[in-house]
Amino acid sequence: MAVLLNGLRLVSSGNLSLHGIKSLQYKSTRILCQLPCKSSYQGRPFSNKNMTVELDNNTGVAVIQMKKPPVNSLSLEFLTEFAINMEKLEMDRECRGVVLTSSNPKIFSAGLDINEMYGKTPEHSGEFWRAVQEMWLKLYGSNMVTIAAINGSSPAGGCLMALACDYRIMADNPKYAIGLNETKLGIVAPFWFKDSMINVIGRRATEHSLQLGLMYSASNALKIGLVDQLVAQDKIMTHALSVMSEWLAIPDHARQITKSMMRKPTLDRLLTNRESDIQNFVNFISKDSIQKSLQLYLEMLKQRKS
Ligand SMILES: CCCCCCCCCC/C=C\CC(=O)SCCNC(=O)CCNC(=O)[C@H](O)C(C)(C)COP(=O)(O)OP(=O)(O)OC[C@H]1O[C@@H](n2cnc3c(N)ncnc32)[C@H](O)[C@@H]1OP(=O)(O)O
Repeated sequence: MAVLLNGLRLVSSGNLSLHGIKSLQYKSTRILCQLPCKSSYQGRPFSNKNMTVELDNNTGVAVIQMKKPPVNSLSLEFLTEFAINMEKLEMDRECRGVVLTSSNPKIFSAGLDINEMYGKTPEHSGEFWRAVQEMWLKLYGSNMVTIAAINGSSPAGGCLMALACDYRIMADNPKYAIGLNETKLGIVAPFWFKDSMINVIGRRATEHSLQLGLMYSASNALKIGLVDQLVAQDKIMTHALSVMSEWLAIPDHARQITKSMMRKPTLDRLLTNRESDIQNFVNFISKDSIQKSLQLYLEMLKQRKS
């Protein structure tokens, strides 16, 4: 529910924090800031080991720029930091939208850090998988508008992050690829990866894509609807911010309730099966045959370089 008070718009975000944390929070946003603001930019950067987060008080838009060398692989540490930052932004009354991007001009994210899945104890694997779940729950279940500015390649877990956003803009470069390529590594995308993709590109295209572990060039990703728009690399952030302002022109409460209506069943499915999903992951990843596949894949990645 939104009410006007002294030039401030108080927007109830209700209980749309969709993953178990029932938050009734009020976000105050100067109405003028739905339009381009003339006042000076007041960025507030915080937390910066694996990413920088900068919130523009004038627009209510935060930019999360992933910056974990060399390829933004999603390690346990990265995922934990990401979830904390999302939580902080979610609770910040001034933040209404997030643009997710990368400081690496060629790679959005290389997906899950394979080293976290290879040669680890079951306890570590379980902790890691819970962090992967948490990243997705925070992003897919966010009340904020989320836009992925995909300024480089984005396989597997990187593609999942983009799929969890509300809108995807990819740099128009034939060298960049995006997709859920898990089967190529001999592993299986879990049901909530699959659901995320179905919700974006539909069932038939997802089945084709997942079985073959397809990676799509930027133009093919646009054709199948895996991304919404292609934009020149140097325009991607400006464009993402301009799309964001269109989304933020919609009253928060109406957009958030609509988002919840669309996403809640998918979120609930993981929330209901969270522990068994972790157990499945640990059992699967501990198999000798899967460890062998991951070992070969890691070696292949290293050899590719030399
Ligand atoms: C019954 C059902 C039960 C359910 C069971 C669940 C099973 C698990 C499901 C797991 C789900 C998701 C999995 C993933 O996300 S796995 C990760 C998939 N990612 C990839 O395949 C990407 C691999 N990387 C690349 O293709 C390329 O590296 C790149 C990203 C395109 C970048 O290319 P580049 O030429 O710029 O850089 P490159 O020289 O290749 O790499 C630089 C160094 O980075 C290392 N590296 C790359 N990717 C990863 C990664 N994902 N994890 C860890 N390390 C990575 C690479 O080895 C190089 O290292 P070094 O410099 O040689 O030491």
